[in-house]
Amino acid sequence: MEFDAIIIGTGQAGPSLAASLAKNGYKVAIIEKEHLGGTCVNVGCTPTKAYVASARRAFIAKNSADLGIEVNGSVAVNLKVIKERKDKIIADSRSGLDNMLNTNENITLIHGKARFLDNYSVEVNGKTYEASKFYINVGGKPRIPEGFEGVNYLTNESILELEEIPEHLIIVGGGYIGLEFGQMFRRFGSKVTILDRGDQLLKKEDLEFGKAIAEIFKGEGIEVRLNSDCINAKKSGDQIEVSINCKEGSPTIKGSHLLLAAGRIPNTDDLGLENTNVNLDDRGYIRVNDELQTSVHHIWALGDCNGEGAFTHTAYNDFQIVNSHLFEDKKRLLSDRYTCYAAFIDPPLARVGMNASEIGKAGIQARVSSRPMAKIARAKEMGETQGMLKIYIEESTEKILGATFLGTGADEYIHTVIDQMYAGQPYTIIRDAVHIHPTVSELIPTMLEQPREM
Ligand SMILES: Cc1cc2nc3c(=O)[nH]c(=O)nc-3n(C[C@H](O)[C@H](O)[C@H](O)COP(=O)(O)OP(=O)(O)OC[C@H]3O[C@@H](n4cnc5c(N)ncnc54)[C@H](O)[C@@H]3O)c2cc1C
Ligand SMILES: NC(=O)c1ccc[n+]([C@@H]2O[C@H](COP(=O)([O-])OP(=O)(O)OC[C@H]3O[C@@H](n4cnc5c(N)ncnc54)[C@H](O)[C@@H]3O)[C@@H](O)[C@H]2O)c1
Repeated sequence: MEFDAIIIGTGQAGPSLAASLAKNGYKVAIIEKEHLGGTCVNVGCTPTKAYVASARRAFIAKNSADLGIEVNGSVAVNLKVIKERKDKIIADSRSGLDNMLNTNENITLIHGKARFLDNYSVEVNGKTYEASKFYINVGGKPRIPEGFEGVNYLTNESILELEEIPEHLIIVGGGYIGLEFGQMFRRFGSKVTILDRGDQLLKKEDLEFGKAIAEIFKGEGIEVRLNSDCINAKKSGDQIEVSINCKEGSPTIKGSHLLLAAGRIPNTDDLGLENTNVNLDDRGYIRVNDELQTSVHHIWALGDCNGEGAFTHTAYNDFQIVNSHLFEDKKRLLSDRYTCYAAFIDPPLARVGMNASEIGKAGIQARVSSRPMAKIARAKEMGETQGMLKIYIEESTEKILGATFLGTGADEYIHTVIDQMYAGQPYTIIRDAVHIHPTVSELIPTMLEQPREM
């Protein structure tokens, strides 16, 4: 065989795996059809969190009079500069990866789109490459609902190329992407309308969190329309008109720009997998076992394309799982991973493990500890009292089942709970820990003093 291993995609798992395989003497090819670094680096986490930071600065500049800070004169948002800063951060990341992949004598970087010809070969730019092992790390792309093809819609990719702030941004989808872009562009100065067909924002969270976020967004002047199924869109002069199936509100809405944030689908539809024995599920995700091996013993699938996580940290952990079975103690397994993530709205929502509705559905006897941010000294001092913290504890084991935190800094102190869950210890360990004053996390031991019935 020409290569010991071929990796398809340079997202969050591929490059680290290439480096590890190469270090262990494998001859590796890594194939990328677009930009090195994949979604997170180019059109996902990195650019959006850079924009979120600019949006927060704008918001603080405009909204600090209650803390005694007055801005005399207007606060201007320069999207061109914001974009240039983002482009620079991305370029630095890409060039680091380029350097890493191009200077390793055991790694061959191939630019082009890979397609499987059979279980042992792929074709790129008309050339065939063979290997004894394959690692698929192809990620995903935005789902474009039918009915929107005829208009000049934006996705998470094209919206990051804008240099002028949209006058009125309509967003289809109230998930992570819709909310992060919605709040950010509102803070940049756009009028923003978020439409979702469901009855709450962030449908995977408990209703009370969806409701709290809707209130926070409305407070910033964002229009949130729920139970609003967006059917199609058409051009109307220089505007875009979206038709909505809804019981309340107008059945049409016009705006200057339309962002489709209606979910993501895996990049498995044009990978030639029909020429292999790799099994997909009915949504196109590659089926994998606990070690991320597909139905073909020498092909593995990592990251968003296996449907087992949709985050950078889960894609990277997929690399760690595969690497553990290749070169380490073989102890890492997919089933050992707790779901955890944050929506980087302001205040952020952070989540680990189960929430109340999942615990209810599973019939687990549990108790809950909770605290509104308004009762936390540090939040009051900061003038950022929106949100609440909730931790769920299994009655029989006293172990933490999960937590949802909505509040300033929640994306950081959720790790107190995450680490405790991985330690496999009862909640009483955090309850009896001494945390630093004044922090939000100092209230986590206090709130755990008296868990109550759910
Ligand atoms: C707007 C947005 C914001 C996000 N924010 C966060 C966040 O804050 N935190 C977080 O954890 N996650 C976030 N995510 C999710 C995160 O970006 C993804 O989960 C992560 O990038 C998945 O990594 P991956 O390795 O599976 O694939 P990707 O990063 O998508 O990489 C796959 C690569 O494979 C390449 N490829 C695909 N098909 C082929 C082919 N046939 N041949 C060759 N190359 C191919 C692609 O070009 C791409 O470069 C965000 C996503 C979006 C869209
Ligand atoms: N902070 C983060 O970690 C982060 C940030 C952004 C994206 N992501 C990743 O990207 C993925 C996709 O995010 P997303 O927000 O696009 O998807 P999502 O599935 O989270 O939300 C899509 C929303 O669109 C709604 N919707 C779909 N079609 C509709 C229609 N025709 N009319 C009205 N509403 C409609 C759905 O009801 C749903 O609430 C996430 O799963 C996540 O993994 C992560």
